[in-house]
Amino acid sequence: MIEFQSIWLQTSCYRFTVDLLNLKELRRFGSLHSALSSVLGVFPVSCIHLGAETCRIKGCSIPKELGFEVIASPVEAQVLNPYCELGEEGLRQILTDVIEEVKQSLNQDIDGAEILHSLLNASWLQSLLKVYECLEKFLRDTPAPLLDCASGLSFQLLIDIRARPGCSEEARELYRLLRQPHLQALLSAHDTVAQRDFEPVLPPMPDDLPDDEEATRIVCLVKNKQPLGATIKRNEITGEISIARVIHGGLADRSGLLHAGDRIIEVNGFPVDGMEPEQVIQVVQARSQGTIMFKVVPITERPIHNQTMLYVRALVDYTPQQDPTIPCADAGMSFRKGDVLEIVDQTDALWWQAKKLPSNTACAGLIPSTNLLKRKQREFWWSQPYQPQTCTQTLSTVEEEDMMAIDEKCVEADEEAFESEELREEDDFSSNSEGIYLAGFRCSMRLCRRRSHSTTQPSCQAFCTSGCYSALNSPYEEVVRYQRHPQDTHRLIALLGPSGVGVNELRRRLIEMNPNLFQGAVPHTTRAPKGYEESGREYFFTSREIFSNMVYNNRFLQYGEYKGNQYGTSISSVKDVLNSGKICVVDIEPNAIQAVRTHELKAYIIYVKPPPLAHLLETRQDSYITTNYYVNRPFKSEDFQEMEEAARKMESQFWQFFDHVIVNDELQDSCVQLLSAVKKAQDGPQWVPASWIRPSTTES
Ligand SMILES: Nc1ncnc2c1ncn2[C@@H]1O[C@H](COP(=O)(O)OP(=O)(O)OP(=O)(O)O)[C@@H](O)[C@H]1O
Repeated sequence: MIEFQSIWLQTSCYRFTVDLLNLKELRRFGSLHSALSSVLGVFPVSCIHLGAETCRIKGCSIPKELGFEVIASPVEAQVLNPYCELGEEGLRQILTDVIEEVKQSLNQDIDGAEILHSLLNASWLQSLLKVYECLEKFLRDTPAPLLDCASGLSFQLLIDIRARPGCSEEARELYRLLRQPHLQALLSAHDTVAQRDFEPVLPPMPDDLPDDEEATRIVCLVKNKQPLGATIKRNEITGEISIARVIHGGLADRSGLLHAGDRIIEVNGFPVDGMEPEQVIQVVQARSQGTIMFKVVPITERPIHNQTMLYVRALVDYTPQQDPTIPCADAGMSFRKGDVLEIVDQTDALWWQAKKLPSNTACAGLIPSTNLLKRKQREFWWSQPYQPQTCTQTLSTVEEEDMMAIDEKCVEADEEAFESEELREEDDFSSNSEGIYLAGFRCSMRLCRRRSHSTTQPSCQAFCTSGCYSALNSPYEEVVRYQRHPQDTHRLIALLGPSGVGVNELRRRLIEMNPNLFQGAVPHTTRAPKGYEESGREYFFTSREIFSNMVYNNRFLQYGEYKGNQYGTSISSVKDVLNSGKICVVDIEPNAIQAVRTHELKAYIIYVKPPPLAHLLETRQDSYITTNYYVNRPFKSEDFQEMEEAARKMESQFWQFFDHVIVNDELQDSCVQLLSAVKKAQDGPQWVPASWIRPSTTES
């Protein structure tokens, strides 16, 4: 189907609009601007605007092959106001032109182009320009109000219409319109402007002010549904009430009249000295509408804080309503693991102010500072029953024990059929599909882990040290916005999910889709090569000594033992793929998360989540699972339950590290989602740990 679009051409004194046929065709000729300029070169085209109107240009024959044509021929060149070259919509047209230009820069990796584009595209900016243009127009026309009490007139009209029996449909519609609160508010605003009634009416100054009275300030805030956005505290010795903090972007903050440290003397005429803070709040809340009047003694020296913008990823969950220590639960902000927070105020050592991104609210919320959260975690940790006191226990080992438990159950269930369907040695980890060597398949440790990651394995400790990222260490991770430069190596794509969910299937399909772009990492093994295998293609065949040495030197992302042989994915084989210009796709176990989240690999972690049980039963009817002992046996309902249980555990411990989540329901859909996630990972801007971009900062 042909899409119709139109274009305005803005010259210094004429404006044309051209209907385009199939805009995509036109794009072949580069930018819209240059294509049209070349066609309509006779006119100095200064501005092009995509709009919805039709247009006609006479006598301009545009070659058909350009993909667009002029619909009709009568001349409709409109002479614009010579005093205002840009026309009434001039600014908006310039903006549209600039947006179009900036859009071209989006793919050219120009720093800040994306931010600029979203800023220029913001609907508020468009509205603001409309307002500006209206104001400009009226400034020239200098309009004067016809009457200064439009509200009164409207009110009178309402009464009259109501009083008339059997009035017309038009009158009833007018009645409905005039009763709209927005229209009434508009008329009221009109009257305020017409009457030039701009100043707030302040209460008169008392005559009998003593000479030594402290300088006070009367602050009137108009109350709406928003909270005041300030917390108060009481000095236990003097009984004085003062403002403890002003919430960034809240009502008090936006007024610019109340500040932390200001002493409150009166609220709505009530002296508050000696009151409990709760009583003061009651006085404030007693008046649900209208103005609240504060009499305050302003703080003499307001501390100057140079706030630096800080963005963090939350590595823990927080709910203010469950925190008895928060100064004001209503001012608190809850967050979940993985949320990105913009810290807007760190002046208080214990309570920061933050916004959750993406944020459409101006008002920040209170969150515990890093130090406070660590303290809370320590207290919580000490209050728990005894556990071995290494942080490796908190995540890595516990997680592995859980996984072990799942597998033990699996073995019990399968024991009967064990002999007949035993997993053969040949069914190990690599595969060759239509000449494409998918190195790394089944080498993902997903089989190995069941046997090899026992707690007795000595070298496992090496992993735990690098993987010691317990939330106890750092509840927040500083992040920065990062966009990969086209010349940089690709980000590693790491897939992760509970056993059987389809991680390998998705990885295999992705690589097969475009083996010139996607590749797995060639694993190392200590087993002997088979006749057809080549070192460096299916595996790097290596001796036990070298393998142990690599383990000792932390050279593996993950490794394990299977049928007496060692298998491992080395960091260098991942880097080899990345350095060759391809996108390396690996599947990992949770204990390798920290090993891939590095400045060098910049892993983008995609979590493959099982769909609900009913969908699993439906979609996996013809699928087969490979367990420790069986190759390709049909799924049983226990497999699905174990998968769900494993998924729950994985999510509760590692959700904060997932950059993207794919629910593997329909395989085809999941593949499409995976492809677009990978594209986003390589080309789109993302929040990444600050330590990746500023390697001097210690990685947490
Ligand atoms: N969305 C899906 N719909 C139907 N079958 C699927 C889907 N995703 C995967 N499968 C099938 O499920 C089976 C298990 O998938 P796969 O081997 O990829 O799991 P895995 O997550 O790698 O688990 P493990 O590491 O334990 O092998 C395979 O037969 C695969 O074809």
